[in-house]
Formats: sequence, C-alpha cells, structure tokens
Amino acid sequence: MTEPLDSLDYAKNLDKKDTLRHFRSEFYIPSNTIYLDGNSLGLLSKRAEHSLQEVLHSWKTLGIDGWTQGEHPWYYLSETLGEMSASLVGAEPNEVIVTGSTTTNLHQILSTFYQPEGHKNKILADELNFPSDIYALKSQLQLHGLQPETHLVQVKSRDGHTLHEDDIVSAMTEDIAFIVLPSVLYRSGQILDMEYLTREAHKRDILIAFDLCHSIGAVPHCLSKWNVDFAFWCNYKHLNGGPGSVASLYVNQKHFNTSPGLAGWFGSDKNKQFDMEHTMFPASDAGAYQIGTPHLLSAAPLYGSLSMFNEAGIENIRAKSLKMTEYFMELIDKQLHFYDFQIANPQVNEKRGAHIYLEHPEAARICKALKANHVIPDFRSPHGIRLAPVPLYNTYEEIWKTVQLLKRIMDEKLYKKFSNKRDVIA
Ligand SMILES: Cc1ncc(COP(=O)(O)O)c(C=O)c1O
Ligand SMILES: Nc1c(O)cccc1C(=O)C[C@H](N)C(=O)O
Repeated sequence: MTEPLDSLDYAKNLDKKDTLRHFRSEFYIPSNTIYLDGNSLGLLSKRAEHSLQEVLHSWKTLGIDGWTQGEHPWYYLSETLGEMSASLVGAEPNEVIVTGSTTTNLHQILSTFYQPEGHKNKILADELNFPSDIYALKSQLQLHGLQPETHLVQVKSRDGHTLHEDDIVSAMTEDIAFIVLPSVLYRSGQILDMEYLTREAHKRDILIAFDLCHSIGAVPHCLSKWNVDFAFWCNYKHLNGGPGSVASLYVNQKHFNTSPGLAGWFGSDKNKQFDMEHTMFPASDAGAYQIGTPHLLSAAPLYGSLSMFNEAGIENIRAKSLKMTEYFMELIDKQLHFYDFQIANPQVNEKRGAHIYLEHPEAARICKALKANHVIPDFRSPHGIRLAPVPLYNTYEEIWKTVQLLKRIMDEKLYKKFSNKRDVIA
C-alpha cells in the first residue's frame, strides 16, 4: 500500500482486502452509528433474529410439542448450543452447556466443586476482575462459614491495569483450594496465560476456573488441551446472543459425575427426567449442572449467531481483531499524541484481547461527546474509554473515522459541553 497509514484510502484498502467483510451485511447496525460496544452488548444479526423467530414459531404452532418437535426442539437446545460452542473454547461437545447466567454459573461451579478442607480452604482471585464474580466468591465463602476478609485472596496489580502471572503463581499457597480468574480483563483487555496458570495450579493441587466473558467469540481457547477445570461466560458480548442471553458453562470431563451443588430437574439424565422420581439421576456430562427450565427465548438467538462464528472461524476472527486493534493503536499514536491519552491495554499480540482501553482524565465526558456524535464506546471508571472493533461487523474505515472524531472532540474541546461523570449505564 502506498497511501499513508492515517489516510482514509488506507482504511478503505484494508476493508477491501478483508475476507470477513461480507458478514457486516448480516447485522442490524443502528443507523448512522459507529458501534464500538460489542464487548458490552453485541448487535443483533439476521440469523439470530431468525432462530428466535423459529422458536417462537414452534410455540405458536406446536404448543407443548415444541419440546421435542419443530426446528429447534427445546428439550435439547441447551445441549445443542453447547455443542455448537465447543470449538470456540477447544472443548469436547458434551463439556459445554448453555445455561443460567455468568454469575449463576460461577455459583454452580463453586457450590459443586469448591470443597474447603482443613487449612486448604481459601479462594484465590484478583483485584481487577468484574465485581459480580467477586460478590459471588464472597457469598460462597460466607455460605461455608468463612470470612471473605481472611479467605478471599485477591492478587494485586502492580500498575492498576494488568496482572503479572508470576504474582498469581506466588499467591498459590498451600491454603488455596480454588482459583477464579478472568481470561481477559474487562478494563485493560489483558489476556492471562490460562495454560500456564492451570499447570501451576494443578502442581499445587488447586482447582481453577476462568471467566471467559471478554474472550469468548474473540480469542481462541484450548480448554481441554490446557486441562482447565471449569469455565463460564456470557453470550451477549462478542457472541451477540442478545440482552440477557443465556450464558455458558464448561466442565472438564474429568469432573463429570460430581453431584451438582445446586440441583434441579433440568440437570437430570434426559431419559429419566420425566420419571418424576424424588431421587435425582444427574446427566453424565456438563448438562448435569443445569438447574431449572431453560430460558428458551433468551437462548434461541444464539443458534443463528453461533452458526456465523462457526462459518467465519475463530482463528480468522482473532486475526482480524488483532489487525483492527493494532491499526487503532497506530492511528491513536499518530494522531492523538498531543492530547494526554494513554493506551492502557497491553500492546503485544499475545497479551492483547479484543478492545482498546484508552485512559484520559476527561474520559467520562469524552465518551459522552463520542456518543453525541454517533460513535458508541463505553466508559469504565475511573478514567477509561473502551473501544471494541468487532471483526464481524466493524470496518477499518469506522476506526479511522472514530480517531478523526476523537481528534475533533479534543481540538474543538467538544467534551467540555458535558459533565465528567458517568451515566447510569456507562
Ligand atoms: C468478566 C465479567 N463477568 C461477569 C459479568 C456479568 O455477569 P452476568 O452475565 O451474570 O450479568 C460481566 C459483565 O456483565 C463480565 O464482564
Ligand atoms: N451487557 C451489558 C449491557 O447490556 C449494558 C451495560 C453493560 C453490560 C456489560 O456487560 C458490562 C460488562 N460486563 C463489562 O465488561 O463492563
């Protein structure tokens, strides 16, 4: 390419060469908008809309027989969606089940597999994880009669943005029974080395679970190969399953046949469930950790969405994502260096997740100015702007336009029209 990197033609050329570009037309993009918030809530695709309509159609035309008939028989949908997700996490098809929410799945994992014994009774986490996970960990400790102040160990960040894997390993002391960590940090987007952390945890006889909310559908995983014990994630961000979409749970097959800590009839062996006995016969795979009737209308969009991911290929998605975030950072370096922005996400490919995290003292109102000009980021306290270019529906041209807008917001001080405080939903 002969055009300078910060020219519009350069961006257009990148789009022309993009082999995933045809997927954009499958999405509903809010009109006149550059949507860079797919890491909070992904956009609706036509395929997701269609699979939701198919499930509604079964209800409309089949009533209760929709459980076993129609396009997506409801009785098996959670398992089918789990199988369709397996390649995204590198798991066996029966190790993944679509069920619950991120937070309830973490509760299920802990209720089932966190078994404090003697002095080996603490949980290890970190101080940068999303609050919901930490709330769940504290409440689980309390259910065991343990104090979060003494029994939840949170690894500290050296710089406020990232974690050192070696600090985490140093915190894997003899009294740790269970570890819960994010795969990708929700603010800085740092990827943790899940394989290394799992190996080190197992050397010390500690079970380990990862929250994949910010890596699922954006970064490939090899959970089985890495021997990860458990993982859980939401499907409403990169996987575009819709607001409140049903979440997912991975249980390594070596842990199958452990009685669910939170039991309910949908965790039953499917052939026994309708025997209506008061003794439960749990499924012999990840399905055992379901609880009640699946929220089918909140699971159905995933069917269409996952079909796109499987068609596009997670390796291709990751390659484009890396290219997009790299281009974003190059433009920021070139065009915004006067304005006190700090790129706070890791810059090397192996450590960089799927979004850019820009810090600025005026971040809250810069976000508001972006939104007023039809670019959708999100703000994370205290000073962060998250910008997520999504491979299946964003373009390089949109990245270029966003950086031009940021430059204009700073040059013309447009952010000063707004207060530097977050909105109710940031
Ligand atoms: C890392 C992480 N964990 C958990 C959650 C929330 O969990 P839930 O889907 O149960 O609301 C989020 C986002 O909402 C998240 O980013
Ligand atoms: N899904 C969200 C939404 O619909 C609105 C606002 C926020 C969210 C989020 O998921 C927040 C997210 N977990 C985060 O990474 O900060």
